[in-house]
Amino acid sequence: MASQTPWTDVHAKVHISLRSRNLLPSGEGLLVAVSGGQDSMCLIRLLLDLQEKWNWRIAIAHCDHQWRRDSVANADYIEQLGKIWQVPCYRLTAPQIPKTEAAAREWRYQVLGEIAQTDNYGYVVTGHTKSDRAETLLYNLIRGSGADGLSSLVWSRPIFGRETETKPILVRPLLEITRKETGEFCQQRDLPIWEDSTNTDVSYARNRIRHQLIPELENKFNPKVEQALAQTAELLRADVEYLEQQADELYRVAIASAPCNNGYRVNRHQLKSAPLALQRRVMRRLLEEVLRKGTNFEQIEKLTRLISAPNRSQSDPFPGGAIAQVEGEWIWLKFPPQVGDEAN
Ligand SMILES: Nc1ncnc2c1ncn2[C@@H]1O[C@H](COP(=O)(O)OP(=O)(O)OP(=O)(O)O)[C@@H](O)[C@H]1O
Repeated sequence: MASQTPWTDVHAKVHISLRSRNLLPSGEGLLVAVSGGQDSMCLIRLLLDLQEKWNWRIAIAHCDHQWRRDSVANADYIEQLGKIWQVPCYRLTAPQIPKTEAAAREWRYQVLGEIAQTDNYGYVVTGHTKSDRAETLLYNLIRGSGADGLSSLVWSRPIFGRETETKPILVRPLLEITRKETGEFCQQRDLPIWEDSTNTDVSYARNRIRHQLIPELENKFNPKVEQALAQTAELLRADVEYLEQQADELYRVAIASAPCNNGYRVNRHQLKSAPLALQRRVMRRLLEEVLRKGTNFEQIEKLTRLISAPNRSQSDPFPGGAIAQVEGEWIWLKFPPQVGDEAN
C-alpha cells in the first residue's frame, strides 16, 4: 500500500511534525474526526498513508449535528468511505440539534472523548490547519483575548481536564499545512469532498474572516499573512505554557487547599510580589474553580485589584452571588449563605 502511495510535501511535513513533536506515538489507537470537508478528508487519507510507518489502529468518527438537510447523506457518505477503506466508522447523531456553533463543538468533543475512552483510542485527531490557526487568532484578537485565546488552537491537549498526559488527547497534526494545500492534496488524490454549505455563509463572523478579512490582509498588507499569524500563535503558545507553569506553582502556594467556611481564600502576601501576568492567571483559575465556568476580563480585574486594596475592601457580586472581601492578608471569596445552611 505505502509503496503505491505518492509521497508528497504534505506527507513529509506531517510526518516531520508527528516525529518532532511526538504527537501520535507508534502503535496507538487514533479516532479521526471526519466531517467530509477538505481538511479532514486530507487528514484521514494522510494518516492511512502513514499508518504502515506508525503502526496505528485507526477509526473514523463522524458527528451529525442534524443542522443541514444533507446531513444524513453526508454521514452516509463517510460511512461508505469507511467501508471502502476498511476502516471502522462511528456515526454519532446529536440527540438535540445544537443551537450554536459552540454548543455543537462542545457536544462533538464530549462524544468523541467518550468513544475514545470506551473503545480505547488514546488520541482523537482533527483536521485543523494553519489557516484555521490564523483565523482563530484574528477572531479572538477582535474580541480582546489575551495570549491564551490568540494561541488557543494548539497541537495537542487533553480532551477532559487539565493534566497534559491524560488520555484521550486531542491532536491536530495539520497545523503546518494550509487550507490551500489540503485542497490541492484532495484534488491530486481525487478525494471527493462533501461541501458544507454553511462555510460560505458570511453572516458568520468566522466566515467573514476567512472570505473577506484574510484576503484583504493578503492583498494589502502581507501575501503570507496566514503564515505570519500562525507563527505568532506558535510563539505565543510557548509563552503561555511557561506562564501557566509559573501560575500553577503560585496557585498552589497562594490558594488555601480546600474550600473552607463556605468559601475560598487567597493569600495576598504570596501574590503581591508576583508579576501582574501571574496574579491575573491565578485569579482567573480561582474564579473558574468557584464559578465553574469561563470568566471575563472585568471579573478577573475586580479580584486582582483586591491584592493591593485596603483591609475590608470588597467586590460587588460575581455571577452566582459570590463576593470577594479582604481580611488582613487574605482575600475571601464567599457565597452568601443559603436558606437552611448551618451557621458556622
Ligand atoms: N461533523 C463533524 N464530524 C466529525 N468531525 C468534525 C465535524 N466537524 C468538524 N470536525 C473536525 O473538526 C475539524 C475542524 O472543523 P471546523 O473548523 O469546522 O470546526 P470548529 O467547530 O471550528 O472546530 P474548533 O472550534 O475546534 O476550531 C475538522 O477538520 C474535523 O476534524
